[in-house]
Amino acid sequence: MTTVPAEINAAAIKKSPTEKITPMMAQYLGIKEQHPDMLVFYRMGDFYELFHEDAEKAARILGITLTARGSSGGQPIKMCGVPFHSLEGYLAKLVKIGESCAICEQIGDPATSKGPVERKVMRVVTPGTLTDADLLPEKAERPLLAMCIITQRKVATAGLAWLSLASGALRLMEFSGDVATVNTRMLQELERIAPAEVLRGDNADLFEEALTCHVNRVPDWHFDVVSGHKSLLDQLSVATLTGFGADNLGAAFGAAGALLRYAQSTQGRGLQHVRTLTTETENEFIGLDAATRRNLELTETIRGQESPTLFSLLDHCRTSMGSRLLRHWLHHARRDQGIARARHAAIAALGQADVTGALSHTLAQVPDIERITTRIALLSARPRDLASLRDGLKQLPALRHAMQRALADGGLLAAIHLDTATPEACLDLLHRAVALEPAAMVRDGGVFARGFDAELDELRALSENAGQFLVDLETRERARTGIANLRVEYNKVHGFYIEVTNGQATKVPDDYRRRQTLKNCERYITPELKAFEDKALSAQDRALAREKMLYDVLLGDLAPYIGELQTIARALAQLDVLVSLTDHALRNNWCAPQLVDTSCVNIVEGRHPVVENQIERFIANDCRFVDERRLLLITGPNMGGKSTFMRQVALIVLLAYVGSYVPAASAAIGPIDRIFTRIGATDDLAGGRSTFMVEMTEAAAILNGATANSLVLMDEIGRGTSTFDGLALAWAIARHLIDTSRSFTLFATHYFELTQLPDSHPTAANVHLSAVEHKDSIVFLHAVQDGPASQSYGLQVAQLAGVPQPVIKAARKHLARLEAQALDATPQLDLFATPTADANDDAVAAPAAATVSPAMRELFDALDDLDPDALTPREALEQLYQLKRLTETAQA
Ligand SMILES: Nc1ncnc2c1ncn2[C@@H]1O[C@H](COP(=O)(O)OP(=O)(O)OP(=O)(O)O)[C@@H](O)[C@H]1O
Repeated sequence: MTTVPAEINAAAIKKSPTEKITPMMAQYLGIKEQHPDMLVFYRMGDFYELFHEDAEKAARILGITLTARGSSGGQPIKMCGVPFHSLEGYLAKLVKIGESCAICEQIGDPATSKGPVERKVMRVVTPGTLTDADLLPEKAERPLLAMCIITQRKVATAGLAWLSLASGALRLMEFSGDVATVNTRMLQELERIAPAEVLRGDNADLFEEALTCHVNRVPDWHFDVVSGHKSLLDQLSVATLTGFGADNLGAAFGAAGALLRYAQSTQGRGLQHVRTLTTETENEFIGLDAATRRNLELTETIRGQESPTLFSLLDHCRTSMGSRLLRHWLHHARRDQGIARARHAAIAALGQADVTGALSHTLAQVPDIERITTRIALLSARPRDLASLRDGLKQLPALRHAMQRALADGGLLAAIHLDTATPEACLDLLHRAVALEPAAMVRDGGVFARGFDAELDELRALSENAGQFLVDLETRERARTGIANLRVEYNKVHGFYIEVTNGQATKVPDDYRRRQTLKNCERYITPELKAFEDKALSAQDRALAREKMLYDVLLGDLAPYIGELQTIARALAQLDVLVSLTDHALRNNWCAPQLVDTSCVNIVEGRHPVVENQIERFIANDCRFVDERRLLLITGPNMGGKSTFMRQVALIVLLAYVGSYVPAASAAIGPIDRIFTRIGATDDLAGGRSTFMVEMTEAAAILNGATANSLVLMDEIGRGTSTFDGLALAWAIARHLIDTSRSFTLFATHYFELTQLPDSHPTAANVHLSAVEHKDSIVFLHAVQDGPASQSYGLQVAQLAGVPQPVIKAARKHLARLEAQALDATPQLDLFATPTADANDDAVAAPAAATVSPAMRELFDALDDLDPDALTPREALEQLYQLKRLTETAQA
């Protein structure tokens, strides 16, 4: 929180000695000086006003009217404003596009203030430090990340610290290497973490152009390693970080220090809900680079839409906590098979016990306990947060009861069962304190339940009993004065009064004092009514003030339960995801994958999880990789299903490690460290890279990073350049993957020449997607079969796509010509023939470099000389024997 020190006001005034600045403007300028990079919302009565450049910017972004008032330095002061009750909507719009805002409230009492009312910045809203329900997406995190790179003798160490303020999850990571490697890795980690806001040192030499989120520069000394380490110890109230596996970090401490300092300053208070730390290690997760996350459409389609994606398909979660956790799991599959196995076992148990319906039903009544807990910790929880927390906690016994049938000894469900015990003391406090349906805001009153606070009840009784008192008074006064139509009334401006019509004025007693004269009547007050008014009105005010005070105390009293509530929230989120995955597995006939120690991927009757839900009849396909079968060359017509098949294999492998069941009849999967994909061709115009450049950059990352435990998907590599260059590159890349990386690779290609690779490289095999021609058209069978495809059906597919007939005809003619030329130049026979020299000899193994032997030439000449129409049957038979001999010589 920022108060405006008097000296800053004075400084602002001193700045322009010749110019008169109003005291209020001086106050504003002082506040603005402390928040130069933010839009300052300055509270004036029922409005928040913005001035000068802030006003111009906000008016433009929010589409509100820009006005001008008074003058400052001879120029009119530009300003615009928003009503206080609609602030949240405007803030949401601003933070969505990366703006930060400082909300400055009136904290002084206007009645007693000399000069402008005292004001303070009570809240700073930045894209990465949101905790308000209105500003946050329900199903996604918006982390704040700080990065720090320390370079010593050409070795760079990158430290990352990131915090989801809304949940309190704090994570650290550190990695080192040469500068280029560290930068590449950093980009990958940023893709994975997807921060909403990044903090970096003022002078740090970090790439910024690659960041799409809001970047904040803070002084370099905020990243000091020693003080960062101390901040962490203080934050977590521990003497050592050994228990968090964070003993020997350096740069990450620096990042954590800057992160905590910034997060605290935006909240204006300590972060009492940040109580634990996770240190992520380099090899903890199955590596997915940015391209792979996109290509597999995990949480966003390639076109950037929210569905259909793996997440949109699987998210049957009934709580936002569950949805957020599922999203996290999909992006953070662990290499540790034990974790996935525990989830598989939990899904099996939930399915067998047939309890998903009951659990879903109850989970639907659970609110976002995780975020409510955070708001309790930050003292920003609203009354209705507390009421829904109370109602949500009441569901715990029902959830535990339903889980009971699925509990085995130990295991994940048992742990969840243990963690979801009702926090009795906390629930009791909420029950006693919070009204059944409290008002939205504390300032409206009516937040506390009856019986919670005797003084509040008394004050409420005073104002509530007013009605009866007034009825009694009216009866008494009518009797005393004999004025039958006398009325006792109340309005906000004039308070209580007795109204007498003009015709009865003579009957008014002496103790009546005139309060107001209207056209047809007079309004009076009596000493008795005045005394009552003072009591009733002050009782109402005092009741409101008491509720405010009690609310602050209540939030303080709930603080000790934060840890317990966080544990419950985490357990509920896990339960919700597991129920959601079980539900999907049951409804779609998915199976439990086997995670094994031997190096293999053996999927029987696999399906694509998303596509199988979009079409009527999906053809299931097997995929078998073992030590001696590591690269599958996939050929087949366009639209045949190559990409679908490749993606489905990757998704099944990923799902198995996420801990989900998979769309297959069975699946056995060995250790996997990374999944790489090189699919589709997109220009990166913004990044200044052509289609081919993107393709080769992605290929380079794969060739440099893939290991024998990696799964690699290569779709039509090389098609972005000329045929021969493309073919040569595709061929060399495939060979590298077979010989050097030894990864499990699905390699789809339209270069039929590559289908001879298995002849020279036994760990490669051909498979193809089949199709049959029907009249002039083509029917795709979508079945993966052994061996290479016989043809590509490109023209038939073009015809299907509606390319005009004359174009198809012309293409057909041209194709015939090309094929004839190709046969003349490099007989097709040779392309597919077994190489005659050492298979590893590049010159021979490369298809484009094939040569024709003299014996072959003799064979072709003999064939050329033949005129079948001129031969008698006997001569034909002789020629046949002759050709057979020539063939044998050629093969020898
Ligand atoms: N196994 C399958 N069963 C049923 N339909 C399928 C199957 N696989 C793919 N399809 C259907 O075929 C369409 C084309 O599939 P896909 O994009 O995988 O073909 P492709 O061979 O990669 O084509 P291209 O070479 O043109 O990229 C899909 O959109 C889907 O509707």
